[in-house]
Amino acid sequence: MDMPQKNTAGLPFRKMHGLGNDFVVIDTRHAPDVMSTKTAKAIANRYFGVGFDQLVILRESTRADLDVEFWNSDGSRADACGNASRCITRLILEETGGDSATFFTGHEVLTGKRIGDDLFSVNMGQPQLTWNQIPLAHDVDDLNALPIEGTPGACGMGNPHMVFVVDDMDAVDLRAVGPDLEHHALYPERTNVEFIQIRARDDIRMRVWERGGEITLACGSGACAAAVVAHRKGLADKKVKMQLDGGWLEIDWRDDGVWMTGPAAHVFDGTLSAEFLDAI
Ligand SMILES: N[C@H](CCC[C@H](N)C(=O)O)C(=O)O
Repeated sequence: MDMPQKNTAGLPFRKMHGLGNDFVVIDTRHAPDVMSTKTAKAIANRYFGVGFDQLVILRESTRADLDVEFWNSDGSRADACGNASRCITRLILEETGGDSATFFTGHEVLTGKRIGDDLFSVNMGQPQLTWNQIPLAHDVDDLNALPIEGTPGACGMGNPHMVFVVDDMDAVDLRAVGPDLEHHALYPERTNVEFIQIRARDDIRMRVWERGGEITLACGSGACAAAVVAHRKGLADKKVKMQLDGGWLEIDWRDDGVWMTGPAAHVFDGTLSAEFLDAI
């Protein structure tokens, strides 16, 4: 008879954040790989677990410095996370002492660099701008004017986004509108939802409702998608500064991809106890 394995060692993790978008990072090169939807949800619980906006699993890679996996707090998976990508860049550069870091997100290999003490840039790759890559449920006339009240734009950054341009951010009740938009029928895999207010061609305010979570202080992939949509709508330059609830990012859509620059920080190192893991 198979006896359940008792976890005696506990599971080390590192807490990090980028603009207050917070992450639990588990390095499976040095810890057992116990991840499942159930485990992710238990660790996500801010009262009984640790709490995170995304869980980041690091693995040995054959194509980059690391393979990474992102999990949302509802236990679903995401193929991109911009703020965590800067944190991963930081971890890799601290480990290798090199100038640039590469990691495979399940979607593509991304490259990151250190720009200042706590400041990192990641090339998030080219946006997905066809309906089936985002993905949408069917083709639409114009990706920048979806047939949804408020005519949002659609863009993929490895994960799906729906971007509304509004005149007054304070008039948006994100908590009221977020869940229905996340589950809109046009997005078969659900979507992250961003609202932006254009203050100048290079200055944008943004708030986000994240797929599989809720309102977060910042969303790096969302900021990239929002900058792309704003530019394609003819409202903004290719290089913009974005103010999110948690702080500022710079987004620069260049020939080789959408570069996102902003801070990445360590918070603390901890261990999930064997008792906690066994109780999941
Ligand atoms: N916080 C992340 C986005 C997580 C995306 C996730 N909510 C999804 O696509 O399901 C970021 O900085 O890009």
